[in-house]
This record gives sequence, C-alpha cells and structure tokens, in this order.
Amino acid sequence: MTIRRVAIIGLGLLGGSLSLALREKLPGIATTGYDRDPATRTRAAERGLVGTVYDTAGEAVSGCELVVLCVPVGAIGEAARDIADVLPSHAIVSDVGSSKRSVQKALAEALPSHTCVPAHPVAGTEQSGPDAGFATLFDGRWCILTPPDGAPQQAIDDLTALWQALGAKVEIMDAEHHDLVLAVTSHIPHLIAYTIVGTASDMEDVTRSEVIKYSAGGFRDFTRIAASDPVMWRDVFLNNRDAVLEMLGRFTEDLTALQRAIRSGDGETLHELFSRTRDIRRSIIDEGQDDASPDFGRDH
Ligand SMILES: NC(=O)C1=CN([C@@H]2O[C@H](COP(=O)(O)OP(=O)(O)OC[C@H]3O[C@@H](n4cnc5c(N)ncnc54)[C@H](O)[C@@H]3O)[C@@H](O)[C@H]2O)C=CC1
Ligand SMILES: O=C(O)C(=O)Cc1ccc(O)cc1
Repeated sequence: MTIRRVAIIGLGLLGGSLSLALREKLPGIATTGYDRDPATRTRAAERGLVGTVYDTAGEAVSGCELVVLCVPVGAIGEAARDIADVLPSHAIVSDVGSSKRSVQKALAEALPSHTCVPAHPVAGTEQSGPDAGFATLFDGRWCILTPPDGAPQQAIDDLTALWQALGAKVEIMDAEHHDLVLAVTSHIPHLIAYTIVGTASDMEDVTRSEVIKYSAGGFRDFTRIAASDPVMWRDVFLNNRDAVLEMLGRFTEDLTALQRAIRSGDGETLHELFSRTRDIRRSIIDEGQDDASPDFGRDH
C-alpha cells in the first residue's frame, strides 16, 4: 500500500521527532497529529510539527493509511480505543512504545479488525514534550518491529520501508524476546539510575550539596538518565513487569557476588568482571553505536 498520509497520536519527543523526520525525509507524505494535552497541541502547531494538528484523535486519523501511537505504553489502549470507530479499515496501526508485549495485547483488544504492527525505535533522550523532538533522532538507530502472528507481510514491508527511509535500521523480533532484551539493555539501567540518584537525594543536606558539587562523570550520566519522563518510565516498569523482575533477580545476585568480593578482598573477581565489561564497551564502539549516537551523553 502506498502511504500518503500518516497520523501521529501523541506529539511529544517521539511523535515530534517522527513528524519532523517524515517532513524532512519523506516530504511527499502528509502528516496530521493529535495530543490529548491542549497546550501540547498548541505548541506542536506553533512548531509546525505536523501538517495539521486536530482537536480530536478521530479527525486526525481520518483518511490516513498509517497511524503511529506515540504515547506512554500505559495509554496505548485508551489511544487505540479513541480511534477505533473512525479509523479507515485499511489503515495500519503502529506505535513507538518501549515495551511490546502489553502493547500488542492492548492493540489487538482495541482494534481487532485492523492490521497492527507494533514498533520500537531504540532512540531517544531524557527530554520529553513538544519542544524535544528533532528530525535526526532515528539516524543509524535500530527500530524493532514486533508483528503479531499472522500480520500481513505487506504491512510489515511498508513499515520497514518507512523506518528505513527515516534513517533507521530495522529488525523483526518476537514481542516477548524484545521485552527481555530491552529489560536488560534499557529498562534496568534506567531503574539503576533512578535508584542511585534517589539514594543521593535522600542524604543529609550538606552531603547532598557535595554530591552535586563533586559529581564525577558516572554520577552525572546517571542524573541525565534519571531526569527522564516519570510517566513514561512508570508505564514501562508496570507494563514490562515480568521481564524486568526476571532480569532484576539476576542483577541482584551479581551485585551480591560483587559485594562479597569487595568484603573479602577478592580482587581477582573484580578485575575479571571489569575486564569482561570493558570488552562489551569496545564491541559497541566497533559496531558504531558509541558516543556519536544522538542519545548518549548529549543534552538536546
Ligand atoms: N523518551 C524516549 O527516549 C523514548 C520513548 N519511547 C516511547 O515513546 C512513547 C512516547 O514517549 P515520549 O515521546 O518520550 O513521551 P512524551 O511525554 O514526550 O510524549 C507523549 C505524549 O503523549 C500524550 N498522550 C498521553 N496519553 C495520550 C492519549 N491517550 N492520547 C493522545 N495523546 C496522549 C502526552 O500528552 C504527551 O504529549 C512512549 O511509549 C515511550 O515508551 C521510545 C523510544 C525512546
Ligand atoms: O536517553 C537515553 O539514554 C535512552 O536510553 C533513551 C531511550 C529511552 C527509551 C527507549 O525505549 C529507547 C531509548
């Protein structure tokens, strides 16, 4: 199917970046948008994020071939129900949510007669809202599609072509596997950042001001991650509960082993782990996913 019109529901960091990338890289595609927050709609219109910002989701999706829900994962069901009665029957429905199993279920329940192909562009920043988006966010980054069993190949191909045209590399994955992999590579790192920054903020006033004053690289990086949107991340942990708890169990065991090594002066264990982890960093750099990537260590 030729995609001529894309509706973007949710005009924050991801919705805004998607619209700007479409405008810059696929100017032949018309865009419409809706956000449930009126102030965000106003700002999105001022920034010209989409061709037309509508006051209802129904108007925004009218006549489109593709809808992309760019809302927190806990709001996907509600956003899908909002458009269920008016969505053209041929339209493909997708999203950008950070977890996929619950999204797949929510979409199937809300839109049983439509073709739904969930997606997760693994690209972002700690910023949110209608001013946060930028057109190059997806350049060279992975976008993981998690089509349910029986999803039409044509829809998968159309969505793959669209994300590739926006600069992303596309991978197809089972939703369950996606959630396990992302739990360890993204969700738990965010949880650790929230925890360590929370621990520092619970310290007595004098020590806390010293933590801020003397924050070295490691802690500064954690504060960037821990500044990420609270609603978005609350929803990720509630919706990817099983995989996060599974990975957190393993992480806690490993942390306890390190605690034991430190207490017993077992330098060999510490050195062996720190050497292995250094190799992981080197392979990430070899694959070109280093600091030059848009979402690492840079403020937008
Ligand atoms: N922030 C990041 O770095 C990344 C986020 N994601 C995913 O993208 C999605 C959006 O996240 P962001 O753009 O960062 O958040 P954001 O907070 O910048 O934007 C979300 C927007 O959705 C709107 N919204 C909420 N419920 C709605 C509803 N029912 N109908 C219409 N609009 C609604 C909000 O008003 C807000 O403007 C989330 O599912 C998140 O997991 C994926 C990759 C990276
Ligand atoms: O800002 C960062 O370092 C991120 O990790 C951004 C991010 C957040 C959520 C995702 O699902 C994907 C990417």
